[in-house]
Amino acid sequence: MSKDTIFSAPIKNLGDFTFDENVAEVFPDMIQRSVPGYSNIITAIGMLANRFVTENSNVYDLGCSRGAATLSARRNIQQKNVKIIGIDNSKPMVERCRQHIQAYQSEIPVDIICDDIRNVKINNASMVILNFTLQFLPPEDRYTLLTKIYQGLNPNGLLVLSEKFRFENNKVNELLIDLHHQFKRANGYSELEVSQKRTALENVMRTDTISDHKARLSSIGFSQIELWFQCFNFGSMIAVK
Ligand SMILES: Nc1ncnc2c1ncn2[C@@H]1O[C@H](C[S@+](CC[C@H]([NH3+])C(=O)[O-])CC(=O)[O-])[C@@H](O)[C@H]1O
Ligand SMILES: O=C(O)C(=O)Cc1ccccc1
Repeated sequence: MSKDTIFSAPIKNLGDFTFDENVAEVFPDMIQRSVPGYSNIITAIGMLANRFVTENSNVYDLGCSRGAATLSARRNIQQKNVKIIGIDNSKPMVERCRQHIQAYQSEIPVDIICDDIRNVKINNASMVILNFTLQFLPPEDRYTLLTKIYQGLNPNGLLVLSEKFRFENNKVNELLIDLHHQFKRANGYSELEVSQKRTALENVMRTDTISDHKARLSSIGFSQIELWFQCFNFGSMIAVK
């Protein structure tokens, strides 16, 4: 697996973080070393897919990157006539995702689409996965996307929403960010890598609080809304239609 060294040397004009060729190449290593609980969440997505996916329905993985959540869901679905649709607007991610998925045998078809998740129709869904993707949408587009998801879900359909969070209380916010940085240092990132990536993410990742998320999901109409996992400023929620 290629190692993430993207921010290891000093960068003069640090631009905004994008999911380009370099990021796509090192992505599995980057996400594993950067997101506390990532593999646990991927495992749980499989467990939830096993329980919530119904026969003759669709599963959507929005912002699928290299397909980790799609594969976990697919391995665990036992229902007949299910289709998984993965969507990502990064071409380098989509290319690697298609290759990766091809390498595994399964009866369940997977369609990987290169497009913006704001353009794609959602219908007959028993499960929708937003695993660390909503945080990259402009904040003003989040309500519309979640409403579209709600409308495309079947009754009792499940949304899994994993995100980096912001916290209202400044002291708590700083503590959890600091613990996250300590986690990254423990995973081999240098102080420079941590700080350059933080700067690169500043404009592209505008985080919401857990209560922002809960209030928005509730106002859209989701009924059972719960945070099922949290580690520092990262976590994952479930919401049922
Ligand atoms: N508007 C958009 N339309 C489509 N894709 C988008 C958009 N904005 C961002 N993306 C895509 O969302 C993904 C976010 S990564 C998801 C990890 C994955 N879910 C995983 O379970 O491994 C999370 C992270 O890097 O922290 C990237 O592949 C972007 O190209
Ligand atoms: O690395 C970080 O600081 C993060 O917030 C997580 C992350 C992981 C992969 C791409 C972008 C952000």
